[in-house]
Amino acid sequence: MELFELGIDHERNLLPKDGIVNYYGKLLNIKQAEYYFDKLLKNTKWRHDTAVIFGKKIITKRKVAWYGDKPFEYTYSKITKQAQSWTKDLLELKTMVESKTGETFNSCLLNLYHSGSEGMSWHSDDEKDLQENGAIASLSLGADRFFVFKHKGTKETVRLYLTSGSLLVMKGSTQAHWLHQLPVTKKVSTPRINLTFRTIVN
Ligand SMILES: O=C(O)CCC(=O)C(=O)O
Ligand SMILES: [Fe+2]
Repeated sequence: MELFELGIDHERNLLPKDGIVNYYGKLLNIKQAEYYFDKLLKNTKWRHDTAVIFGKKIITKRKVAWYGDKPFEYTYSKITKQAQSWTKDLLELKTMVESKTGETFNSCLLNLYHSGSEGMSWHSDDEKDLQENGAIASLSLGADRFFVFKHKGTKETVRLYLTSGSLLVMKGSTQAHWLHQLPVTKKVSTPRINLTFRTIVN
């Protein structure tokens, strides 16, 4: 564990109200994070993400992949995707995330941001296929990036810095009351992979 990680209290709620966000700091050390980053970059079936916005189908620069216990169908941004079965690397990471958080997950969405010019705009992970108020665990690998929450009512924001190997958990009523985004930035030119472990209920 690195010195600056010693002060991290993963039981502290980073949101002032209406949800729970816990930051665990580094789940993986730098060597492990590099190892899994390289393996996932190479071995994942990456596809450009598609979304329907104002009735138009758009293709994002960001790439995604979807894995799970079963070939779950999962709909978000009005497009239905089918989960692929777990790889050895993903199962190892899932086990580490589960034992750290005490939660269980049956699926994982992976996002690949090739550089800081790619991000994800304001949204909540509140699709009907997801367990309501279920925990979502977010593991980051590669470039360090800011991550921001915005309250749907008051518009107050909470900004975090997600470093390589770090683990963040969103739970309780977070998705009902808060949006989140990964802002684009000119300061980052290297890639980042994010894994969000989730529970699908169909
Ligand atoms: O890349 C991230 O840190 C967040 C990704 C995200 O919010 C999502 O996949 O729903
Ligand atoms: Fe999200």
